[in-house]
Amino acid sequence: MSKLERNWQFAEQYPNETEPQISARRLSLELGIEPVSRAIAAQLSSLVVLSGARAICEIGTGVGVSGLALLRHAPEAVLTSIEVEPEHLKEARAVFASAGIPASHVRFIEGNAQQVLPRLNLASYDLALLDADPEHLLEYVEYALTIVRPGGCIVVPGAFASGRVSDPAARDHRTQAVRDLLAMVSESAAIAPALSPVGDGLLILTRLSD
Ligand SMILES: C[S@@+](CC[C@H](N)C(=O)[O-])C[C@H]1O[C@@H](n2cnc3c(N)ncnc32)[C@H](O)[C@@H]1O
Repeated sequence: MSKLERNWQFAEQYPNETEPQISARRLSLELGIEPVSRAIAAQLSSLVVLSGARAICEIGTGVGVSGLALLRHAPEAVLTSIEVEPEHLKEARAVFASAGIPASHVRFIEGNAQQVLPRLNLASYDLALLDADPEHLLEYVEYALTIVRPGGCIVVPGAFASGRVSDPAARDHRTQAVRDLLAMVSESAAIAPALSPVGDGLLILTRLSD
């Protein structure tokens, strides 16, 4: 194992998680739903506190691993979480209830993000997490830029597309979608992008003031 790989593994194993997070992560893996990694979960928890986010939107509830992380240190925040699979949402509701998160702090929306996102209020979220359906990532980022307020941010895990983004031989649709997004945001005067090697790559896009 190289030094870089050891550092990465150390960072992934470093954060402590709460009992509800540990149980949700276990359930997620049992059901074959890939949760955000431990280090990404910790980044999400910190980002919410750092940015003072109160209104948070998430695409891809899964069973709630990322949602628990987003609300971990933000008892005042309200999470709107969009999920297309009713079975995942059913599990997520139970996970949030057993974690003691008041129902008033989570709004679950069952549906395809492509249909749901355009119905959300403009410029009314402080942070949006995009963790679903990577083939439509560019479209989700474009919508997310409209629902996030200036100064707010969009967070995209999986920005290395399982390590393929940096491999010039990889030309599949998902990898290309991430490359297109990275190119688009690096050229945009309206976005401050930051790409971190945590997990499978974490892209943070801050919407700059108009
Ligand atoms: C990678 S998992 C999300 C994991 C979750 N964020 C976590 O960390 O626990 C992706 C989820 O997105 C959902 N999904 C896939 N396509 C979707 C779409 N078009 N709209 C909404 N949800 C979608 C899947 O059913 C799955 O539950």
